[in-house]
Amino acid sequence: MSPGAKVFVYGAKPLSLHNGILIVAVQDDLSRAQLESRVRPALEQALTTQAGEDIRLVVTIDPEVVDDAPELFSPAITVAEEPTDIDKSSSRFVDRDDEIEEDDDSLTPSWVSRPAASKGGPGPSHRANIAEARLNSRYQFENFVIGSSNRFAHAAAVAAAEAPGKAYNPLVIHGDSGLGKTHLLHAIGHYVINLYPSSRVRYVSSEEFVNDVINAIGENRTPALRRKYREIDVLLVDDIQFIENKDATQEEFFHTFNALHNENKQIVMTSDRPPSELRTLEERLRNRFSWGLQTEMLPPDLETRIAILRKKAATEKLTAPADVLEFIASKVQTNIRELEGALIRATAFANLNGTTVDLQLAQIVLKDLIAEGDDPEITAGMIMAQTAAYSEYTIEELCGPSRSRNLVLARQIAMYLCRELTEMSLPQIGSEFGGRDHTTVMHAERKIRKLMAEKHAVYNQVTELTARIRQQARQS
Ligand SMILES: Nc1ncnc2c1ncn2[C@@H]1O[C@H](COP(=O)(O)OP(=O)(O)OP(=O)(O)O)[C@@H](O)[C@H]1O
Repeated sequence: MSPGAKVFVYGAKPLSLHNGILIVAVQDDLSRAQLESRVRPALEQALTTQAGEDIRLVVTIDPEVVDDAPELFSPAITVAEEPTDIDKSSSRFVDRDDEIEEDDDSLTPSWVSRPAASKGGPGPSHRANIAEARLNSRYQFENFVIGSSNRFAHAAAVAAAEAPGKAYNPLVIHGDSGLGKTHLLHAIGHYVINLYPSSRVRYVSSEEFVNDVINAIGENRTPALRRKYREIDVLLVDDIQFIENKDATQEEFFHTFNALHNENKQIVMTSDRPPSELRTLEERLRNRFSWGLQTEMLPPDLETRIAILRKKAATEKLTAPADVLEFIASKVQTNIRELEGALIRATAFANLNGTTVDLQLAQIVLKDLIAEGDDPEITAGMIMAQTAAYSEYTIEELCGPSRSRNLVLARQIAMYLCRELTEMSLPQIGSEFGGRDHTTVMHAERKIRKLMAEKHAVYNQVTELTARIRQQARQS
């Protein structure tokens, strides 16, 4: 390496080495350009030789990096671990044995661990922090399967969590629906709280942010709103594309962004598109989003899909042989949520029938669930219309306030199907069903998933409805 090149190495600070990606911060654009063009090949080769595995260098800018010491290769490099009213008894949705309450205590999502409710494990302040941050405990780095489609996004997420406000700020993770963006966002939050227990982390969906802004403006509470979003260390914003066309929200978000960024607080956002394609987003926001790093998540390859199913089966204690996992992975190619849904249906069916899943059973069960590639899009409207026709409730009732037990079951099945068959987010589904909270949709999803494995009637209703919805979609 030339002496000139060494100057740039000395100005660099390693942030993390994870999965073959070494993330290094430099002070400015010039240093980054030099490091990337002049030093990268030699450095990558030297590191690869030393580490015995392929090491790729990623350079990020951090104006705070102290340009005084040859810190590269110092022990500061951290290696992350792999990381009731009218009851229509004529309804098909009769579920006498099961108490279904839409807003009972179980509505509080299980992942919002309340300090008093948890036993063992991390201390109360840690749990309180996770609840405060609104993090889903199922979404951690440990249960995120890494493949070529998400390797870089995962490494960037780990780096942002290890050095909040320093590695990439903001970090934007974009990609199609169901590819794991939300999972990574929550995983960042968990990891930050583990590493820095006193840090204030907050996960928010863009819809929630929009509602918060609208309510705050309507109720003259903007100062309180500002405090809420600015007194945090790591802000995780999901599905940022929803603030497109929302002027007041963009204005508020712009100021929140600036306030946090100025104080080196970490901002991580997800989007279904790269920010440059968020056409109606104000230029000044698009510009800021490009300050840090944008990383794309792609559909996983077959091997990764099989590994995801294996992990899912293990964590959810679902038993399915390898050929079934391979069959499902070969059929469901683009959306990981659909992939998981197929496994849940096959194992639920086997469970109900007191048998184990085999390939033949999986093929039969999944015939109607799996789209034929060129299937037309399924909408919430179709799901509601079919559910209404099948259940003998009206769409107004499905979206209305009544909580009669069978109506609640019908509503929950419709919500479950929206989650499984459409790309709508939890808040979007909640809003379609009469402006319900996203936690209600989350609860419905969990509830139906459980009931399908326990009750023939529910399994059959969901299966029959799915077939009808798919048929309507094909005809329209
Ligand atoms: N690499 C992965 N390893 C394990 N599970 C994964 C992986 N990627 C996605 N999943 C799982 O797939 C499901 C869908 O992922 P997630 O909700 O994060 O997608 P998304 O990209 O945020 O979608 P949307 O844009 O619709 O919100 C989740 O249950 C998540 O845990």
